Amino acid sequence: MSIPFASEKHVAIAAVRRACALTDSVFNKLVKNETLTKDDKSPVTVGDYSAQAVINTILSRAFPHDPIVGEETSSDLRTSSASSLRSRITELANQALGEDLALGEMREWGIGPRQVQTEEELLDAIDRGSYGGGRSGRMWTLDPIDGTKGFLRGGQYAVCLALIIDAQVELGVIGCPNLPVDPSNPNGARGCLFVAVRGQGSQQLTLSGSSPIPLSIPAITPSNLSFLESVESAHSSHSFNSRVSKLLLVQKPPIRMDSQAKYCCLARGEGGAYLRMPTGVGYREKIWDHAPGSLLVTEAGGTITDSRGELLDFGLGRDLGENFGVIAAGKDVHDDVLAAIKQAKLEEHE
Ligand SMILES: Nc1ncnc2c1ncn2[C@@H]1O[C@H](COP(=O)(O)O)[C@@H](OP(=O)(O)O)[C@H]1O
Ligand SMILES: [Mg+2]
Ligand SMILES: [Mg+2]
Ligand SMILES: [Mg+2]
Repeated sequence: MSIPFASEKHVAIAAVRRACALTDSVFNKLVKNETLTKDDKSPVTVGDYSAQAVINTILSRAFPHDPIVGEETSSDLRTSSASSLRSRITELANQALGEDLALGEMREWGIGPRQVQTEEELLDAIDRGSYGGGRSGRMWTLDPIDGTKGFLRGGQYAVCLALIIDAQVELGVIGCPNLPVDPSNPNGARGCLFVAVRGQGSQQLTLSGSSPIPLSIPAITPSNLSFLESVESAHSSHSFNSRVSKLLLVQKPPIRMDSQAKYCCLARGEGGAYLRMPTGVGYREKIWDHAPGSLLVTEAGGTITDSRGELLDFGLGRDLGENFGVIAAGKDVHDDVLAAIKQAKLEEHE
């Protein structure tokens, strides 16, 4: 019998690897007019657009019937003033798609030398990510650059892809071009790839292609935690986390990092808990910001819920629904963290 999701895993790894090579090459050459501001005031770069074009091109060749819930759309690129952005995206995407085939990759996926997509085909590929999501069926969710602000700062960012079937995450692949391969050697080699398949565990590889290392979250006592949290205080409440850490007698300072690299670090034993509490009312978390990371954590033996202890629901559409935060931690400390959050919320209302 074949291993479940083996071909999806191969395709997803190839797509994320190629997109990471692209974003990595973009960073050093990014110029000011290659970044736009979206309607919600968040930044998007030629890197985000071309990475989504590359991954969607590969997915639609390999699995033509699978819909994709992707973060970006091409509408801002179709205006007359965006012609140089369009050319740059076309150049970058074709470069990434046209790289030589690596072991296990297939020309049928639209990759390899002399595979050329037109500008129009690439814009259409970006828009194949416009699916609305939902409770039933098979779909991919893609964040071509998660942590765009981190990417622009030269910090952490992640290329994130997940396969969801009937609202359950079955496969998650996350590429982190700037993440040190060995956490005990922060100045050593960078470029990690994380892969999780439901029921098959979580693994770390390198983007350059090393053999997989299985991941598991080690046991930790609450006072030894060091909370993983966003760099951006507008994305999750730093002050709430600091109150929770006081209640748990946490000694170590938080580890601030952009993107789902936080889930990756948690899965390989760093920090012990990731807290993402809402900063105000109204913002709804997006499924592409959590789908692959959540599977990586649970397959490494951890637990992920909202701050009330409810499981995240990936079947509500493009968003996760009303925002009660996201709490990921090792199994043994997750309850303690939830109890401290409950206490901190009570104190907040006193
Ligand atoms: N007010 C808000 N609250 C929570 N998350 C937000 C937010 N505004 C934007 N985000 C999300 O935060 C993500 C980055 O997370 P982090 O802070 O962990 O690096 C962004 O992903 P993108 O960078 O892909 O747009 C974006 O989707
Ligand atoms: Mg964004
Ligand atoms: Mg994101
Ligand atoms: Mg993004």
